[in-house]
Amino acid sequence: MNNKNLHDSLRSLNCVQRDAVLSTAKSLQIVAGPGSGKTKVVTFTKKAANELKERLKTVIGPQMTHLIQIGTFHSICCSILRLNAREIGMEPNFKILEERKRKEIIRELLADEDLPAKYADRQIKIGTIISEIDKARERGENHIRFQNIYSGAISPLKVSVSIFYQAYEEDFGGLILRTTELLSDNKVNSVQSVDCVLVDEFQDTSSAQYNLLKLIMSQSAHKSITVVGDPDQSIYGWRSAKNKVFQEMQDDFENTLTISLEQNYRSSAKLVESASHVIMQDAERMNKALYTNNPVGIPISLIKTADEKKQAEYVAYEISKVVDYSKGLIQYKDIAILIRANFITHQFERILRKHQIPFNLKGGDRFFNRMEIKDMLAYLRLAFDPYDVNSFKRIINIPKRNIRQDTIDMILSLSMTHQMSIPEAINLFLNSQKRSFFADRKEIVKFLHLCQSFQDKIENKTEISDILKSIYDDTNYYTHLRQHYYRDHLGRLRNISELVNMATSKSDIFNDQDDCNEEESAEDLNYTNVVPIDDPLLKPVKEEEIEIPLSQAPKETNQDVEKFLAYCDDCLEWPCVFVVSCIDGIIPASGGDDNEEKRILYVAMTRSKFLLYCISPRFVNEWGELKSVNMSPFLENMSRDLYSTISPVWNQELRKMLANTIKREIPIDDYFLRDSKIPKSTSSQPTPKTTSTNIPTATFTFYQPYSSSSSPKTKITVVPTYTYTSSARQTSSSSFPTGLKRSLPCDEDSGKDDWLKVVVKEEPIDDSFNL
Ligand SMILES: Nc1ncnc2c1ncn2[C@@H]1O[C@H](COP(=O)(O)OP(=O)(O)OP(=O)(O)O)[C@@H](O)[C@H]1O
Repeated sequence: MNNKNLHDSLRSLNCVQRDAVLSTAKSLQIVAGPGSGKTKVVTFTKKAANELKERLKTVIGPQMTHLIQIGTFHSICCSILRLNAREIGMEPNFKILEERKRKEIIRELLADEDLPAKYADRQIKIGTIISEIDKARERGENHIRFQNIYSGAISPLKVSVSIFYQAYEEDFGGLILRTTELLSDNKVNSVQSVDCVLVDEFQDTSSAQYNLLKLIMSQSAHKSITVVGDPDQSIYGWRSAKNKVFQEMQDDFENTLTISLEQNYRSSAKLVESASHVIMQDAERMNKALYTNNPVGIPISLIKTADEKKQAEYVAYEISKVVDYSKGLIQYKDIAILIRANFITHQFERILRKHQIPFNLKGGDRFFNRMEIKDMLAYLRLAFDPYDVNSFKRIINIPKRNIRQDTIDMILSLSMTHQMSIPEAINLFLNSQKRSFFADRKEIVKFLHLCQSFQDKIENKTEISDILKSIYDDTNYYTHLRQHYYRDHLGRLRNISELVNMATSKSDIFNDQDDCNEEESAEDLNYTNVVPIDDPLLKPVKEEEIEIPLSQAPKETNQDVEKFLAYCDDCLEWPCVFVVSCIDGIIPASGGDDNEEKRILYVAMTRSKFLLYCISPRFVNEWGELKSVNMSPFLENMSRDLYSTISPVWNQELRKMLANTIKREIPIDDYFLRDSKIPKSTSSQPTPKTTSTNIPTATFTFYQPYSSSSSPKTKITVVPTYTYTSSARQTSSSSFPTGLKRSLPCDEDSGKDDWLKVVVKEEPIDDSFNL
């Protein structure tokens, strides 16, 4: 970075940010609240490092420069290990196991008779073992430590896991531990030359990663460490990240200097205050302030709707209103709907599509593209249409039945040759087999009975929702989910429950499903963002930061997290945010860590720059039954001036404040009539008339260029309730395009000359949406 660039960049920082960037402390913590410029400061440092890299290349050559590393913990560990693999008995070209491969290995281990049978509980699920191993790794426990800790454990699970952990090979999660092992033996000096370490998103550091950092730092006295993060945004508890890591660092590293970035540049003051109301409830919280010099803003909208469908409809209604009334300040791409649980997205997909509101769904598949939904519907389809070959192919081995491919092929071929339904073909196949006990016979017969029982239900006119429930129960689908998708099996379960809800409410499942195949271009930026609230939203680690070749990178590590990251753009702040389903059971999630749940809501709320809606339905559907729910307790007891229970009321004042907060140009107040000067007495249009009560009226053309929903030219009748010579009296209008009632005060100047100047202003109105 040349001096001028450096100077210019430094000038864009505030004093505290500048202190942070220029600090020479050996151990430095930059603790920064949301929207306080943390990314800006880090980017500054990263940019500096990258530019430094470029300059160094010309001075010390590319080879030496190569020693400067920027990457994730995993990618850096991977390169250290590749360089020194043999020191710890690994091959330098070691492979990192994909999720599928990990499962295969555990499956083999489960079948391995050589493992001590008395320990290895063969009933234990593969997903559970993998999850336990991952958790142990995040805590920094290798298999020896794990065994020591749990040697006297009563839990058969822990004992079994320790056996498998020992026998298990390397994978993505093992990289950190293996690197720690390598460095603790002092066999290699790959990190001795490292002078400075910078850690971003420090609150997400797992115990294993923190131990590694300490080890790196202990290797020489001249090293310095800078960490940047926000303990209030620590939401990775499930992988052993702790918000207390900041305190731990202060204890471990002498003279740690802490610089706090407390000024929020993102949001309005009301928004910062209402989010603070939530985070202050976190009992584990490290005390720190957050303030803003941004405009005061408006209260957040705490809206209660009758149910989840109404919630989605309300959001769609408000989105149209915001886009319309902000007069170009807010477009679809500036709006985000933050959704905590995957199964809730469905309502939004449906309703947004119905209202022709474009949207991008981030962080997961569309509802009908989800595996469990496709499985359920394939069973249903096959029951409706026994000739449906594709559905048969999909579910014949889901849940796993070990039916061989050649058997499946044979059934399909019989069905095709004899133009038979699948059940008929199965029957023919069973009868045509000479050997009465071929390997998969029992399973095929069971499958046939299942299909027939679902078909019978259809013939008996059983409700679709009940058939779906039978499919779920009779196929033992829960066990299948738990076994193969342990980490998110509950979420998937809720998706199935949502499917049952839809069937109960008689929505047209199949039509919806067809709709979902419409591909929407992710490149078109002008889309509403539908984003999961969970961790992925907040951590935009980019794919390119992971230096491991993609073919070697685990496909399903951290599942949704990685999936989201692949689609994530850099935008983690929006002028308008809807946090939906703010109900007890979702935020906080049942069984979640209460303090962490508060942080999740806090992070979601602080994504908004200006408009924030926290919406909670009063009733939700579970397995087709209505259940009463409460608003998230975290939103309760908020100071009355911080929230409103109605939608924001639009007027030019609001637009000005919005524009100032999001740093965009204030739109012209188009409600000033184009021909705002109306001749006082003229026979030409508009024509003031005198009514029987002596109130003059005028009719003129009113132009709304920003409006997308109404025709651009609309006739409006203004009935002033004053005579020409008086000023600033209330007027009223009829036939206003949106159908909303408005008051039309007359401009102060109106009576001063021969011209009547009418200013149309929006005033508080009764919201026409029926919540
Ligand atoms: N000194 C500054 N002057 C003006 N704007 C700033 C300054 N620092 C940051 N901003 C702006 O504030 C907004 C938030 O900054 P940034 O994204 O860096 O915050 P953050 O601390 O990373 O937030 P979070 O932790 O919530 O993701 C950005 O739009 C950024 O451009």
